[in-house]
Amino acid sequence: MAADLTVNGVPSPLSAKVVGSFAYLTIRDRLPTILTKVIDTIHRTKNTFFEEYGEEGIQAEKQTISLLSKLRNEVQTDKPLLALTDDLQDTETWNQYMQRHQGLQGDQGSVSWFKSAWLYVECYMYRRIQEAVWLNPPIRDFDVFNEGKTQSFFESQQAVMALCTHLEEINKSMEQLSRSQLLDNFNTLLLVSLWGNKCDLSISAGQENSQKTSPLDSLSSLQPFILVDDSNMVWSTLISAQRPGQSGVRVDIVLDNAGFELVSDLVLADFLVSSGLAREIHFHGKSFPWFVSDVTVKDFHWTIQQTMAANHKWMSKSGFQWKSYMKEGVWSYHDHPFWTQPHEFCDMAADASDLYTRLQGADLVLFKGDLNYRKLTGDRYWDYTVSFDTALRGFGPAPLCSLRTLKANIQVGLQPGQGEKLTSQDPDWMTNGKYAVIQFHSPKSEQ
Ligand SMILES: O=P(O)(O)OC[C@H]1O[C@](O)(CO)[C@@H](O)[C@@H]1O
Ligand SMILES: [Mn+2]
Repeated sequence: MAADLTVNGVPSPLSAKVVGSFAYLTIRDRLPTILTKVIDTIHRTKNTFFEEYGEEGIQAEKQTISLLSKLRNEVQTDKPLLALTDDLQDTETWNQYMQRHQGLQGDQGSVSWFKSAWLYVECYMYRRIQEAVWLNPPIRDFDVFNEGKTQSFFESQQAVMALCTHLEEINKSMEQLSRSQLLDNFNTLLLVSLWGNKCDLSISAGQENSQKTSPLDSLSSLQPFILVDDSNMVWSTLISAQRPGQSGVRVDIVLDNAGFELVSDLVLADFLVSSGLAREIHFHGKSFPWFVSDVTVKDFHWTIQQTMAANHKWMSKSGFQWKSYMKEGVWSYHDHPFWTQPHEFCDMAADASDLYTRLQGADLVLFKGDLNYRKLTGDRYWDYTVSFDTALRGFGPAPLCSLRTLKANIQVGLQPGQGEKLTSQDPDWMTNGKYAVIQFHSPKSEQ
């Protein structure tokens, strides 16, 4: 992939200024579609707002829709990005970030939708949705994406049941498993969590996109679509981090989407604990509705609750187990404003040092999904063969692994010729969600 500009060896960020690029099509088509759906959702909830808040609820609905329609117009006409006007804890950070980008753009005009970094402006859109809702207190806590997320969970019921049944079978025979059987089970559940990332609602602009069949049946046929597979390094990291006399290590999972993907992450986390490989799991989620389907604290607890309430023996057993892991503190949920900011992760140590320090306490950090991959690599025009380590630009609080299906045109760490071959076979390979990577980095391997 050709970088249009490289400064000190670092290519420029992807941007919608490249007409016809995926970033361009996202800003031109997908973001306005997402905004239209949000407006429609708020409109359809009007009666509920009225029942709960009376006339004030109706006013809030009107005001929010008017702010969002204005936002859609700003996107479509490539207006300059505006400073945020609310009083949330991250408002100042966002406004400073805008100044920073303005500085980087120099005399090339204002920071705007089609001219600036795609990662930045796309994140900014979700923060503006949050602003629009927040500025209207009666409906402040309304999650404009909730409907889609719950629907996607219910549509994947068969797959969830199959997965929980599989988990029960493993847990039943856990004591008798040999090391290699343990490894096989680990690999299977890692793959389910990887492919669970196909089920996001942002790439489809909110169209349903759930897991309908058993996720376990398709794993071997999906194997050729894994472009980089570092799963053996993930396993050896887990094994070598074990300490005598201590049961297991700490694994952090930086979550992505609610629905089937979240269940696949919870099942992996359950296995890590019940096998004794991990003693503690820290989940990291978003503090407000983000990229259509990302997990918020409400989604997290709701999913556990729904799993418990299921009319299926092994599904509900799993739900109860997860609830007790949470209660005992074996599992914990954390959010941090940094996850809903536009920064590339190489900025984390400087811009969110508390979060960086927290991640340093993990023995392994799993980053789920495409957006996390974009942030890990800075969403830049790297050549395909640049190493993952190089693209991380010093980010490495702990050994880490990205589990990602490809939905944005950024990819590093490929073999020479691999990217070109894929382009000739399947021109949309970077964005059609058919391919995946398991990419590992350890800060130790750099010393
Ligand atoms: O849920 P995921 O895997 O992060 O995917 C979301 C992706 O979809 C997109 O919206 C596609 O443009 C990306 O911005 C984002 O990277
Ligand atoms: Mn997502």
